[in-house]
Amino acid sequence: MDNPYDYRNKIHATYSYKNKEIVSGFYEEQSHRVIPVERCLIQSSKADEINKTIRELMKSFKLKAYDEERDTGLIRHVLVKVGFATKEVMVVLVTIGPMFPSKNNFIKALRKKHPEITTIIQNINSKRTSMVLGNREKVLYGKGTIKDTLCGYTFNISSKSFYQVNPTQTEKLYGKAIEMADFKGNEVVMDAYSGIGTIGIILSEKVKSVIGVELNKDAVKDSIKNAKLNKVQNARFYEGDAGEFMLHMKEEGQKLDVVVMDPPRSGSDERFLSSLVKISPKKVIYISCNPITQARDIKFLIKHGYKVKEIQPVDMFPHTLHVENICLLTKDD
Ligand SMILES: C[S@@+](CC[C@H](N)C(=O)[O-])C[C@H]1O[C@@H](n2cnc3c(N)ncnc32)[C@H](O)[C@@H]1O
Repeated sequence: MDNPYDYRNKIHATYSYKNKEIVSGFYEEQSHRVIPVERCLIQSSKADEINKTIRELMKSFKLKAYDEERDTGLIRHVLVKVGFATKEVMVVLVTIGPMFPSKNNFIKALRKKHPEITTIIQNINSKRTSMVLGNREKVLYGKGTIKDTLCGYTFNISSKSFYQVNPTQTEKLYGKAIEMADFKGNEVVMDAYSGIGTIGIILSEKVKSVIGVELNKDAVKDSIKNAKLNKVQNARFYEGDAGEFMLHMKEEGQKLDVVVMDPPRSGSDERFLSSLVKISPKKVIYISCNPITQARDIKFLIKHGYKVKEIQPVDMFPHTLHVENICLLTKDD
């Protein structure tokens, strides 16, 4: 990455106390102790400024941060998402319950200090859990989603949907994946683990049709909206487990020419991979943020007749241990 700073567009801060002062930051590794962070150089500076304001406002509105040991307080986490191209900003206030004293005045004061915030959501997470977001949400201001653009297409992003955290490098990642696929125009392509539909929508102009599958229902709704928003008519997105969906496709005798798969860190599973090898697409583009599970899955594909043709790591997470990796696998007739 040319300028490997300020790149993260999704910033999650946990709220707690240190020396009786409200702090926000990250959990210490393998623990729930919060390390206060005022500025993190790899994430959008806008989010650090917003968190500073929220800490100050909490003090003046006498709102408490959550105390995990005593199970008391109000604000557990704040999630900020920034559309780098559109400059739209989403703030998600994660609270322990639905009550939010002085909510309207708090929101007003936050927006006054940060007019760049385009939507504010209250997410309710009452469980004793490491998960940041709970199931219930109330939109307190704006539309409840933000937009961003990637490779000339516009995408709606909701609070719970996955969206790549480094948009600058994502354009390079998708560009390289599309180059590796070397589409001729008549392919039926599967976008497996499709998130909000970014990959499928961006490559749709180069192929006959796209079938996307994604487990998170909010992300699927976003992808359907995103296809419409970009006037893409040859891409369909379905909600479901990718493995089950693939098995179903195999049983129905459906054909696929290319599979682009981008599973979570845990990788894919045998149900998906064994159905894939039976459907037998000529090309598989496997994008992964975890080379360990990717290598495991690639071994399975090699065992079933695929060959690795090209591998290209992408610097998606500078200054961290993580790397994104694209692998092109092909199968001869
Ligand atoms: C690394 S993200 C990739 C999303 C998208 N391709 C992109 O580039 O933004 C992985 C996605 O897989 C979804 N997912 C996780 N488990 C799944 C499953 N079993 N079946 C389908 N989708 C799943 C997640 O919700 C997430 O949206």
